[in-house]
Amino acid sequence: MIEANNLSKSFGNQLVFKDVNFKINDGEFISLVGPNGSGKTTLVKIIMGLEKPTHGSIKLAHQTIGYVPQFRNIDLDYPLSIEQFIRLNLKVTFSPQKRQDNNELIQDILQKTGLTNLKDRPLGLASGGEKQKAYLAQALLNEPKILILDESTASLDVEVKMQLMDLVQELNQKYRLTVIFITHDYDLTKKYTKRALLFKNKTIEPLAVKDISKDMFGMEG
Ligand SMILES: Nc1ncnc2c1ncn2[C@@H]1O[C@H](COP(=O)(O)OP(=O)(O)OP(=O)(O)O)[C@@H](O)[C@H]1O
Repeated sequence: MIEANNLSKSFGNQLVFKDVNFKINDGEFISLVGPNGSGKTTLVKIIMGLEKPTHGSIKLAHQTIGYVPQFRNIDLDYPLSIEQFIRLNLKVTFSPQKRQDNNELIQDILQKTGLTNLKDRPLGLASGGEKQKAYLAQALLNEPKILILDESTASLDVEVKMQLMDLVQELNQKYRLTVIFITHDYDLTKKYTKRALLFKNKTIEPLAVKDISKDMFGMEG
């Protein structure tokens, strides 16, 4: 479980959020919604230990976190295949047993993410959805308990977005992976998550997704 107690964060004299309290349960699929600049990425950085709270605390058991970034374009002549790209997150080892274990882990993750038949494709020539699956596969390599999707579907077309989200939903359900989905997408929030943390007016409010409306995704004004 992730638990925020009276959590506040400022950068200099700019307050991002103040006195926030919420819980995220193990195995939950939760979205973080709110306007640009409302603090979603900042909260995720605090959860990942990359930023410190200004006041209050965030509690979480010691567990591995996987992070899937927003789609980035990759040059056509990027030199690595999909499998080689995923392997970048592996520790280099010269132990035959560990190499064998790593190979099994990679094959398992390729299979879970539907990339087995595409593993030798140069990443630069992969489609947007395939690239995003490769990022997901790389994030799964350390067998995380928490997966953070940082607007990972933003520049994909609708059908490909759904495929990626279906895959994440399957991982969430089969392996009880906690999924934290930062998004500006109303439809995906409604379809895939049951609860949201709404970032608004320098606070963060837990909400049932049925109470979410489109205007909550708007620009900070
Ligand atoms: N390292 C930093 N130093 C100073 N200000 C920062 C820093 N990181 C974030 N901020 C500011 O904190 C506020 C919250 O930013 P954050 O990136 O968390 O918002 P967000 O909700 O993720 O936005 P978006 O939806 O646009 O990605 C913004 O005003 C941003 O400029």
